[in-house]
Amino acid sequence: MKILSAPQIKECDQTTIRTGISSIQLMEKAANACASWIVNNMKNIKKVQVFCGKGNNGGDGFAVARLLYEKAIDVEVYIDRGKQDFSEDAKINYKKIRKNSGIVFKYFSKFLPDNNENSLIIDALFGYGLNRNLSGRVKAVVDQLNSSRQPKLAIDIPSGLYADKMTDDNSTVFKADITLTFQFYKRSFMHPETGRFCGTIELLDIGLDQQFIDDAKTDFFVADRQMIRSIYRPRADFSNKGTFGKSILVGGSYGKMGSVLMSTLAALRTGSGLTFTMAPDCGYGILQSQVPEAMFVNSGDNYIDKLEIQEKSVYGIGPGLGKEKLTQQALFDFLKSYKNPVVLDADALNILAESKKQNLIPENSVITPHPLEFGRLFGKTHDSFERLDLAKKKAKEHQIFIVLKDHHTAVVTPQGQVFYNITGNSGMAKGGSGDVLTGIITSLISQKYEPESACILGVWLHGMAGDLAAEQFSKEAMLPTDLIHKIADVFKLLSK
Ligand SMILES: NC(=O)C1=CN([C@@H]2O[C@H](COP(=O)(O)OP(=O)(O)OC[C@H]3O[C@@H](n4cnc5c(N)ncnc54)[C@H](O)[C@@H]3O)[C@@H](O)[C@H]2O)[C@@H](O)CC1
Ligand SMILES: Nc1ncnc2c1ncn2[C@@H]1O[C@H](COP(=O)(O)OP(=O)(O)O)[C@@H](O)[C@H]1O
Ligand SMILES: [K+]
Repeated sequence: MKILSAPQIKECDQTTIRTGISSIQLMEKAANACASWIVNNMKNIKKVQVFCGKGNNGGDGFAVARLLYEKAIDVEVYIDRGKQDFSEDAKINYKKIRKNSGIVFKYFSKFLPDNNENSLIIDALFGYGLNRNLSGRVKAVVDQLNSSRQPKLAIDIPSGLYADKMTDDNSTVFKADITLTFQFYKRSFMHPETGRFCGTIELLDIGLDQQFIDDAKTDFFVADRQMIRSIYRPRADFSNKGTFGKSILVGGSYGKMGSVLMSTLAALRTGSGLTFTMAPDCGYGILQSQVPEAMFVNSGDNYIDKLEIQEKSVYGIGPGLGKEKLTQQALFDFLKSYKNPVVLDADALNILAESKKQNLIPENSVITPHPLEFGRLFGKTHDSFERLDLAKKKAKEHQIFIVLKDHHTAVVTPQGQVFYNITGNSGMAKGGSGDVLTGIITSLISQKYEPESACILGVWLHGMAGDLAAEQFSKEAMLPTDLIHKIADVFKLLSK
């Protein structure tokens, strides 16, 4: 699914209006979608306090207030004091609602929190038209709303958040529990500094012009189910283990055998035909007894000191590798003579960063850094938007795929496209989750998925396995090894 920028969404709205539906009808459709969602999904809500701005987001707010009132919900509407230069459609909806004597109108300054869980605050102050930070009375009321204990819902975008860029440090943003957004995810929903204001995001289809959406040019996408289904290939019946490739997971050192063990298991559970672990001898017993399906290649005593090249294999290197001098040398020697795409993670990336040998990464390879590892490899950045810009630049420069791990992991391609992932949860914030991802992506590439598809599908699978694990065990108690077991259920879902 495409992510459009605020100007593109505006153009899309306008194209939709030109091709049939009037602007006020489109607003009514948007408001109807919000009101229905609230009535159907928040059955405990008896009262709403709707905060309306002067633009079309405010117009949505007036219309939602009217529609909820018609559904027998108590409604209070809050507007700014002083002369209101409402947008045309906001003015129409303001006038409509003003006629309705049952709806209470107040100024922001008169707001008193109910602190009642049956009373919902609705933010319709600003949408994608925000062009400066919140200030003055709007800022004051949003600060007050944020400290209330009532449930909070934002229409389209939490006010104070820009659709496509960072907010300034310390600026005020409405902190929503739920964001009902129209048709498109916005980039700011995907980044940690800004996304944390959105709560749960619900996409509401308001029938914007499909031709415009199809033709729109963008580098940014959300990997949705439709995209994942188009990437996933069911396993062929007429096949044998050779059909599904050979994965070699390289890593482990004394005390860190679990990492490469988990990568190996994840590669197997993702469908790799033949799976090898290259690890030091101290891991031999552990690996052979815990994963009898994998073959073991002895690559050192307590740490890896040599890396054998095997043909027609896909290597996933890094989990638990350590940074011993001889391990470093083994990695350099390997990368100097191996020219096929590899998957590099963890200490493999740290070694390349410390020795400034990023140029050794073969073209078309996949690297899976978390933000710290990315910073070590390519330099520090001020925020995650800047980090993503730098990742686009580096992916192009090195012709590699960068899987920038985060709450919404971004897959960055050498062509500069970005695919944000929306599966996964904070139960995965535990040492070992990344090792599982390395195994999954390595396995998919060995099964002849193109690196781009392997990254997008792999990250989605990994997150989905995390979501199923959280459902069964809770975010607190779930373990990275549970992710590996849940891969089975994710494939069952995919093949339905
Ligand atoms: N026909 C349409 O265009 C539709 C628009 N929709 C809604 O309209 C929204 C966009 O509407 P608008 O483009 O009117 O934008 P907004 O409603 O976000 O408001 C923009 C107005 O607020 C002012 N403004 C921006 N930042 C400010 C700040 N910090 N302090 C004070 N004033 C500020 C701007 O100068 C402008 O006058 C969407 O987010 C969505 O909620 C939906 O109703 C769907 C249809
Ligand atoms: N809060 C979170 N929400 C979603 N996914 C997360 C979260 N925290 C971690 N993850 C995922 O878990 C994995 C952690 O990888 P990493 O930081 O390399 O850990 P390690 O290698 O130590 O297991 C990444 O794929 C990341 O996207
Ligand atoms: K809003």
